[in-house]
Amino acid sequence: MFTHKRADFGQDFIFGAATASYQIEGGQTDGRGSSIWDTFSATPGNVRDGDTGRVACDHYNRWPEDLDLLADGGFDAYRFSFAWPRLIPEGTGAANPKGIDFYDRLIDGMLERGLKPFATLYHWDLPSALQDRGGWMNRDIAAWFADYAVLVNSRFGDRLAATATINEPWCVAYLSHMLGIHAPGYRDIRAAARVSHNVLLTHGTAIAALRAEGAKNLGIVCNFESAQPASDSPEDREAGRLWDGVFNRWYLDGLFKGRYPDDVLAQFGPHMPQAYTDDMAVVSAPLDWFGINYYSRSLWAHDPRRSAFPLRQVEGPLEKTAIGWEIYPQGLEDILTRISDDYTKLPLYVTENGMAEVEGTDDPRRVAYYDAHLGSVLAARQRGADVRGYFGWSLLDNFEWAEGYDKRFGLVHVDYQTQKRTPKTSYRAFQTLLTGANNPR
Ligand SMILES: OC[C@H]1NNC[C@@H](O)[C@@H]1O
Repeated sequence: MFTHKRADFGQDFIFGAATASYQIEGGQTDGRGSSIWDTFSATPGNVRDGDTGRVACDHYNRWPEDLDLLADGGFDAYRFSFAWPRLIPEGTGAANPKGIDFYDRLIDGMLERGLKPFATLYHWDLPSALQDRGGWMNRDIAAWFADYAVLVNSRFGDRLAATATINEPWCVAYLSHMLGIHAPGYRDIRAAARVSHNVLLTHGTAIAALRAEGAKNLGIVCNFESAQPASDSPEDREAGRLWDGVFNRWYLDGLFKGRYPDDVLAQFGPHMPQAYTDDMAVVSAPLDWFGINYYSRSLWAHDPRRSAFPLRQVEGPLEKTAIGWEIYPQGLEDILTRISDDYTKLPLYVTENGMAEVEGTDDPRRVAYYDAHLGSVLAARQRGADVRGYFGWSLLDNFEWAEGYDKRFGLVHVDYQTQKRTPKTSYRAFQTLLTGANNPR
């Protein structure tokens, strides 16, 4: 079990578990529109084993059981995401009554179980109809998303404990438009530059629209890596710093300083949208809280073969999880204190942290992984970071994007043939931490 006690975090600290719509819902029915992940995963070669989110964890039908798992585990909150195409099938225009009904019942189910609903408006399942109109490369997405955000707020806002606009803008932009690993699968520096700005413009535009509606407890969730040089050479040190700019500082500087870092702008060069600087006041709209997703560190070396972003990742020597990410808890303490010291004194939430295993392992290291990272949260709080909560990723084994169902992050095992849920050792560790008992269901 964990070495920490619930009291170590203070009585107001929130513990939760997190999921995302496309990764768990399935339920491609009842008026749900197509998303870019439906088309991306249907395209051979994009997802391991040809897996798709067509069924996933069947959460669309099994959500009461999943909420019971959260309540029985003693969690205070549930971080979930709305599926834009389930609520507005074409992305703009008419809402889907059955989609609204689903989230009405889901949110009421949380409240009935004493679970605080921590909502994310966008966790990557863009309506395909909007991709047809240019998707994130079209600056109009800011208005499309703001209208969607206002709809969500009008129907559910009074019951939400917190609302994040977007999950992991780096993944929406760079991973999906520069590296092509996620939907829509572009490998285009010009697309990446424009989406790297449009995703934050969209966030800020939605914040303004939600503020006009009187919405409260608004934030955004960004993912961070401890970006380090692969060697002490000046070139590698510069490579580590540049990746820190690409992954971390682009979003921190944009959101909290109203400007993008010069070293990354220099790499994007002429590909940035015209007059983007006019948008920076919107991009850096004041927030009520900030979400940090953290998993690992990465090592970088100079790569002179590349004309832009001249760097390449180097495999590190530390113990790794099943998805190949080094176990580096210090990085969580470092990023939390860096954000608190250099960027914002807003309330911070660790909105995702966890480790992957493969089928059949119930990886004994997972309890130690969580224990060490919870220790980093305590250390960051000791150093002055106002960390208010921690969400384990994920409640359930689920569709891990390009890795399909092969990589399992769940506190609860899912047998995808039977949809049977089985709490893992790490679930029991949280249950003991949060309830003081180990209550086998
Ligand atoms: O890779 C693990 C997780 N990382 N953050 C976003 C989630 O959707 C992923 O499953």
